[in-house]
Amino acid sequence: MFSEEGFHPFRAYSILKGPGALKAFFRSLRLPIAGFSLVAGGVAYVGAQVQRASDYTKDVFDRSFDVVNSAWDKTREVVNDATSINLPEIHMPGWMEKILRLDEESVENRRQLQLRKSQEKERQLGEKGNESGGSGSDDNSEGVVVGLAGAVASTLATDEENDFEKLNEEEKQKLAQSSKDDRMMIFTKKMIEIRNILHDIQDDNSSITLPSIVVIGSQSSGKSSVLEAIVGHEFLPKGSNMVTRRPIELTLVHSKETTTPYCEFNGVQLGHITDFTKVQQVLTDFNMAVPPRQGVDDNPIRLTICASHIPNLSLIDLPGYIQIHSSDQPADLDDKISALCDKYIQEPNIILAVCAADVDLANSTALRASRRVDPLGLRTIGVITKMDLVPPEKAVSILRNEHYPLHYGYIGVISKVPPLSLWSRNQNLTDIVSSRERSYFSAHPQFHDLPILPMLGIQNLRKNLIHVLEYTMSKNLQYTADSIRSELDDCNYQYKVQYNDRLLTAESYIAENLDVLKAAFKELSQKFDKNEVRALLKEILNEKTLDLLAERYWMDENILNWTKQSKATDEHWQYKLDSCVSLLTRMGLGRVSTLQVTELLSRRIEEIAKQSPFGEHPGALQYILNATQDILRRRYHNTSEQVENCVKPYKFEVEINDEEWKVSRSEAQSMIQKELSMCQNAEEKIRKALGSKRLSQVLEFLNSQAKSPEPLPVAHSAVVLDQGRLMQYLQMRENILKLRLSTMKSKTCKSKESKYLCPEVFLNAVSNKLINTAVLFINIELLSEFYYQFPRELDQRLIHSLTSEQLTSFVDENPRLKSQLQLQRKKQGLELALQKINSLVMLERQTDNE
Ligand SMILES: Nc1nc2c(ncn2[C@@H]2O[C@H](COP(=O)(O)OP(=O)(O)OP(=O)(O)O)[C@@H](O)[C@H]2O)c(=O)[nH]1
Repeated sequence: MFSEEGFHPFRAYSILKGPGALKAFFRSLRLPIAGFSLVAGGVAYVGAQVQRASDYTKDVFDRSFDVVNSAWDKTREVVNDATSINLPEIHMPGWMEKILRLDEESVENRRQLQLRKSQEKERQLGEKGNESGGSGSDDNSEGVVVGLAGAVASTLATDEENDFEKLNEEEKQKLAQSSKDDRMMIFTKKMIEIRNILHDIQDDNSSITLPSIVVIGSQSSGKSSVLEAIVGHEFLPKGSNMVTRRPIELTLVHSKETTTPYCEFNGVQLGHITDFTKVQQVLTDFNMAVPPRQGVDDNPIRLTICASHIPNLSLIDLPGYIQIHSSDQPADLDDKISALCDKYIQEPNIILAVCAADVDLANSTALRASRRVDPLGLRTIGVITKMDLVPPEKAVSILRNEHYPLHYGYIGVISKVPPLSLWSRNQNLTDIVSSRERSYFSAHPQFHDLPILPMLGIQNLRKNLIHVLEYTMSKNLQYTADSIRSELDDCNYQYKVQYNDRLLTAESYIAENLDVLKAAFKELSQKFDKNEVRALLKEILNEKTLDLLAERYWMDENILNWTKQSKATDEHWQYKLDSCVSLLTRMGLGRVSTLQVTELLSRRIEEIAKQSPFGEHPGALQYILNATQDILRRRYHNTSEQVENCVKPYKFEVEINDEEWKVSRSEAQSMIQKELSMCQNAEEKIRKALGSKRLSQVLEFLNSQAKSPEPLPVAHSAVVLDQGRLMQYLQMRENILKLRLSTMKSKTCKSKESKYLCPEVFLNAVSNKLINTAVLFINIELLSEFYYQFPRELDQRLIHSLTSEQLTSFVDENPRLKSQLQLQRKKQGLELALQKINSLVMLERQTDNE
């Protein structure tokens, strides 16, 4: 289907050249004047037909004019050579215009036109049957015109049946061509899809490359202008300060349904951008982010443009070869750019070597680079820009280049984007550039030579690129399919060995881990119940009670003789206890207890989350902790207020029954016993640190110092003396605690009536009342709610609400998971690419068999 011989990039020209038999006719008959009469007759006939012709026949009429013009030229040549008659140079007005316009029609338009014609033809055939119908039918103008052109070449054979047969044959050829064009378009689109799939999954080990067109050229040679003229929009970075610093991999997608063209930066979450000025800005920002001292960066920017007016193409714009260095550029910038271009111009890529017409081709860096990797010029297309800047004769001679012959030849363009004052951004730049090219080329007869025509203009370049890319892709089809298959085999093997073919997705991985976390959370909720909260609050209130006792009682000088001398009604001690109760009940238990419980719960959740597989994912861990904090924060005020409101009555009165007194008495003893043990432990530490002997000396010194009216000579260091003073304090505290302990155990503290003599017991009883109330509300308002909401909040945050970037960054946090998912993605991508390319291979085989 895409055999090399079958491909001719300049099809339009071949249509125009069709009646080559004219030459034979005139040469053999040597009847040039008669020949011209026939042609003129033909024109008259065509004119008559055209009057009745519909729109599309006008197109055919234009072509006939071209044939006639060419016949007239030939006639003039022969007559002027052979006779003394000097025939004038007459051309149908604007014939050049017509040829170029004809050449510019998109494949699409032409196909539709041809399809309409063939449908029309079939309808007529049906109507006429075998009748040798008149060629003068209104709807049959094109057939008549083409037939007439043929008739001119074959001594005006007017047999209508022959004309009809011929018409039929041409229609068939056109239809075949049109369906071939269709196939080609789908083929390229599919190949570009495959290329994008592979691009997304390829790593350093991948060796599959699908052909792209790589644009190289010197700085300011016109690369960007050519690309923009092909795309039809101005979107590339502009400026004198080497603005292309990274490769721009451009995928053009032809999409009939797309009414508003849009761009998408692959791998960057910017969505569909319809404003090409914004695209230009983003590209400029990306490029300028490469510091001048670095020069260029190999990391490509990938941009896809989707529109109904663009062909399916895959193009790569590269930094231009340096002409003039600026002071802030690295000394090895030339080498860096060369290396970057060399990396891209390798097989199977097609090289678009852009050279300005006003620079000698012998000095073209682009051609030199392409010759290094493609010495026979088999995959290089030469583009000569700035054709308007050299005299037309010189421009034409550059296109006919014989010094650097290229298989696909050279195409000359005038791709300069006109100033915005002459057009609007809504217009198609390709049309504007082509129209300016047309005016220029038609104004200079040097370009009117028929073989030169297909070598001119951005439209011809565009068509050639489409065909060359299609051809190159199809040539590499089987090889590409084999490479994909082989890479998939490797990938499958690796996946089996490393992951036992177990399929995983980031979502399923999160869901599995969430189950593990939820199980641990359930266990925690069973453990972290009212008892745990009670124990926590007991500890807090014991601390508070001990502080109050120390501050209000144990520092009191009367403490040692207190219970012996005092009565239960002694006002001094009554006031002390009442103030302690007041401080305890007004300590802000709602806030303190809720805060302590929420902090402890957060710590426990953090522990279980860290022990779960989420421990390897700092990001996910943070989501879990945030979920915890958010729920607790939402519950905090309610809980704290409820607790505070419910302990309010204790601020005014605390009633204790006998049983509560009994329990408190025992608990208070334990509390004081614990304090006593701590005190004794601290003494033991000092004793160990100083040694018993030294300690006695220090204590003796401190005692005698306290008694002596004169300061004694200091015999110990300040640290040792501090330790001695601490020891004195602890011993005093020990004595008090022992005394209080024995009082609590004695009859004095047996009943609740002696509460003023046993403040430790009463304060403990008050704490218990406060704790019970707080625990009740903390359990209802905080714990139950938290235990209900937390698993749901996790589902919401980790399963339902993660964006794809969050999922990706989640996966990236775990190197093992990341490499498994990468391999899996590669495997799936290769499977899809193989499936697509296999169907293309089959399609090609079928087409070849037809
Ligand atoms: N007269 C004329 N000027 C052109 C033509 N093509 C491009 N130019 C001008 O040449 C200059 C450079 O063109 P660009 O398209 O920016 O060249 P480039 O190769 O992309 O430049 P760098 O990105 O700097 O390497 C611009 O001022 C263009 O307007 C042309 O066909 N004719």
